[in-house]
Amino acid sequence: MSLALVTMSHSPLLEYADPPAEVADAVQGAFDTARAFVKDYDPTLVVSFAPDHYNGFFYDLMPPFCIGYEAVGVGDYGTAEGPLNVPAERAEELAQWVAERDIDVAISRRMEVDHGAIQPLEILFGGIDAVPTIPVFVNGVAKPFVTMRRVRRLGEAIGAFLTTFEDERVLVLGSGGLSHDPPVPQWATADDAARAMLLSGRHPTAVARQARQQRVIDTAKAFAAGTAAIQDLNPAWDQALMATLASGDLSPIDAMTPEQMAKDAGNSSHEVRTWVAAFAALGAAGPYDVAYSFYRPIREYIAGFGVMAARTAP
Ligand SMILES: O=C(O)/C=C/c1cccc(O)c1O
Ligand SMILES: [Fe+2]
Repeated sequence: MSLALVTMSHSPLLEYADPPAEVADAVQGAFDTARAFVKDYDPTLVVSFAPDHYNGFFYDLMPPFCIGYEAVGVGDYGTAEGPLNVPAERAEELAQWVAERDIDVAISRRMEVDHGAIQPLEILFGGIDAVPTIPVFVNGVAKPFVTMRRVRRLGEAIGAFLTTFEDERVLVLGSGGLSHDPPVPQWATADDAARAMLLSGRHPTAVARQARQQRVIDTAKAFAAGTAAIQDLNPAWDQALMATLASGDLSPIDAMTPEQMAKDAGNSSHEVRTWVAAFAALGAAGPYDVAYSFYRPIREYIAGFGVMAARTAP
């Protein structure tokens, strides 16, 4: 049973920033290529590994991983609001399979997902309910972080489950990364108001959401102008990681530590956990070929911006 994969950076700033036309066009070209890859594969099921940015998961209960049996988009940054098309029985079977392989995952019967999960579905499929999708939350912003080996093992376990389907064409998605350090608050440095949001800031008022988003939009403008107090992108780190993922041997990733990742590639570099899980899932079906790889460091989007597409080798 073969699998296919698309991993892509997301950025809410795609809709709110104005990079040079050549850069915006290159990104749109990468999306076009990924869309054509997906159209050609024609998936019947998507398993989407995505982080959250304190829109669905908060410090009142923060799991490292969570499989959604149902899911609803919260509509941040103008992304689609409302239910995803989640095949609940398949999701339940997946959670059982993973639990039996010694990986502890939370489950949610009403997972709330943000731009991290929604943006790739909108870009690749034009909507959030076009193809049955099992959402898998992978914590990429909130300390403490599990080891990268654990993330790889989650991906391998999920991939092994997917290879048992004779009747599906499964696409695994990974959303997030690469190097980037957007102004998502950190518990250790947050003031009381920010801590209240990090603890249980579900369903903010429109005014509160707007203020939070405007801060990120303003930071992106300043970052592009060279005046933002956030960590710079790290193209060498990004491209080295993409080369490892493309190689088919993910073992070097086990040595990556959260501390070094944040130091080298910013506090949101932990979002690459979704890419690692997705590639590990793909690898469970055997050797794979990378069909497409795109990378640009784009300050206007606060993102080392990558897109990869791959498929089990024939
Ligand atoms: O505002 C947020 O919660 C996150 C913003 C952001 C900005 C740039 C790249 C990303 O991956 C983000 O999630
Ligand atoms: Fe993100």
